[in-house]
Amino acid sequence: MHFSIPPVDFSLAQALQEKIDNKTKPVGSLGRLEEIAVRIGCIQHTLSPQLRDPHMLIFAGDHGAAHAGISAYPQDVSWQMLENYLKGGAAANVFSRLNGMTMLAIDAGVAHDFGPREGLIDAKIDPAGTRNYLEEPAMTRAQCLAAIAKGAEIARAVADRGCNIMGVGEKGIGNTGSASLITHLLTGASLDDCVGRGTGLDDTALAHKKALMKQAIQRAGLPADADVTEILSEFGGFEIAMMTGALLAGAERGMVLLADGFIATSALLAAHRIAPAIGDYCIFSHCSAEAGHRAQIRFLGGNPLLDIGMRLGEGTGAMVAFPIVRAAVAFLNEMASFASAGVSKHIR
Ligand SMILES: O=C(O)c1ccc[n+]([C@@H]2O[C@H](COP(=O)([O-])O)[C@@H](O)[C@H]2O)c1
Ligand SMILES: Cc1cc2nc[nH]c2cc1C
Repeated sequence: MHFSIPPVDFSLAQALQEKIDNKTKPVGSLGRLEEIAVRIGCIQHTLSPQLRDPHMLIFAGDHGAAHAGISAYPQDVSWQMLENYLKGGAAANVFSRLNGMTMLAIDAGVAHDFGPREGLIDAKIDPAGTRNYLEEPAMTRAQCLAAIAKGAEIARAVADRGCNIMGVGEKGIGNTGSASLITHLLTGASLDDCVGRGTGLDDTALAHKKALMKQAIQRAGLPADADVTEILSEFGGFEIAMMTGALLAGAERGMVLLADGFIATSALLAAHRIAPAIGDYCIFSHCSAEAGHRAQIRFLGGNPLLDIGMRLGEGTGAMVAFPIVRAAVAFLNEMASFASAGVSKHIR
């Protein structure tokens, strides 16, 4: 596993800000749109960046631990929701259609036989989903590496089509548990702060989930310096490992990356541990209502665009924030300057 991700060269930032300050508007008045425009200009190393063929990659996987009562919903919802995607009826379908993003649905290891299906990418690492990390590692190291490689392969294929802005999202009953364990180990935040209500656990069920997560950490007994593949193998979902590979390959290809919710950001944490420069390529779309997302974003030094109580997953936060990103690039390219419009620049 090797990814070569150079830090973004921010040497154009000043020239981009000068271009922005010459637009027909008071200095600074487009707020964070200006910051996004500068970042994207630097990622693409141009004063006139373009967003081409935006993609959302939605990875789905099942979790052996789901049967232990860590989710408000039964595991079957994972495959049933994939069927819903294939019919175009999920929130992710609606928002990706609305905003002109291509959505790919990828089966990373859902415990269901879909057969060959148009519109579904079969990338199953294990047809039964992961093992129960309360009792044994969720996957083997070989499976973890295969999942990372598969996610990277899919993102590279998307880049080859000309896409230069991509988000990853997910679907998998129980996957907030995995994301909590990964977040705890990669950020050092307390387990208590990383475990949340997911799909909507009540107080009693949340207390039970926290006890189980503690048990999982004790069972694995990872050393303090455990590497990221060990952590993902112990606790990961296949969809989390695949998102990790997709994000790494996306940054390697110089894509703008849209970070989504709690589970997708756990994959970003893993990618960041492998290649810290990936953070330069990211735009943090939203802060999920899931406990622990804020700590993840703080650890990564992000500043989410939206904080509107969403906690659905499926890439929906990134999809809802995408028009803001598009607006940033559009104003940079299309707004008149003071000189071209003949508007007085200086305050009297
Ligand atoms: O993206 C988020 O921040 C988010 C927060 C809570 C839940 N989810 C979604 O809900 C599922 C996981 O929740 P749970 O309770 O089953 O662990 C999974 O399919 C995620 O897409 C997603
Ligand atoms: C219905 C449903 C849809 C979802 N989408 C992502 N996670 C989900 C969880 C549930 C329960």
